[in-house]
Amino acid sequence: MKIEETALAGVLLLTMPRHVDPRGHFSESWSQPRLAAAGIDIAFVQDNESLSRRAGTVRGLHYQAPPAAQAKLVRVAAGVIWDVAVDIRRGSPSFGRWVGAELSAENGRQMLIPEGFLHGFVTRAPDTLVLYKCSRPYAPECDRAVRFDDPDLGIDWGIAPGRAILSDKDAAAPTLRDAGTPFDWAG
Ligand SMILES: Cc1cn([C@H]2C[C@H](O)[C@@H](COP(=O)(O)OP(=O)(O)O[C@H]3O[C@H](C)C(=O)[C@H](O)[C@H]3O)O2)c(=O)[nH]c1=O
Repeated sequence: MKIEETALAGVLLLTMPRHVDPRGHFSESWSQPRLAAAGIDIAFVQDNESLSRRAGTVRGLHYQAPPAAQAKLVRVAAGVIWDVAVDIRRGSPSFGRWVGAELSAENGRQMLIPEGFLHGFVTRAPDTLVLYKCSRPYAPECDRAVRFDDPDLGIDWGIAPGRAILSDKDAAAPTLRDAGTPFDWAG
């Protein structure tokens, strides 16, 4: 397993070994013992999948507030995304900073996003299927959103903001400045 650090401590890019043969490939897309052996010991409890029909679909920026805060492990089963995580832990040296990476069915890269971070992605291909593990179950009462084009965050999505395909919820999301954050940096 390849582990790449990012500019945000705790946000990692993981690539699992692929066994390629003339039929295609096989990969253990997730192994709790393999991750634990690498010091990544997160008990995931829920698998999510989202299918986005059109390129340019933006889902996010989302998080669940405590006591339902989620760590996530994101991968792409079909298509391509630009995956983004934003540190929103009050007092963190990287508060308000973001990292992005291209995850695709082709490159097999996964992004590990700890609690205390916003998560969002934009699809770069039609019919993109995103699969991700969550460390706590869905809690609608704790579900929060921050606008993807928040000027204070300055995220480069690679698309013109006006061309993003958004849910009504995401189109109406507040800025981080207006929404605030429930997370404090643990140091
Ligand atoms: C997240 C979630 C949603 N739902 C239901 C609620 C709605 O009826 C429907 C669509 O939900 P939503 O529009 O919030 O889905 P996305 O916009 O893809 O949200 C996700 O996108 C970003 C990228 C994330 O990281 C979050 O996991 C998640 O917020 O699924 C559930 O039943 N369980 C769930 O865990």
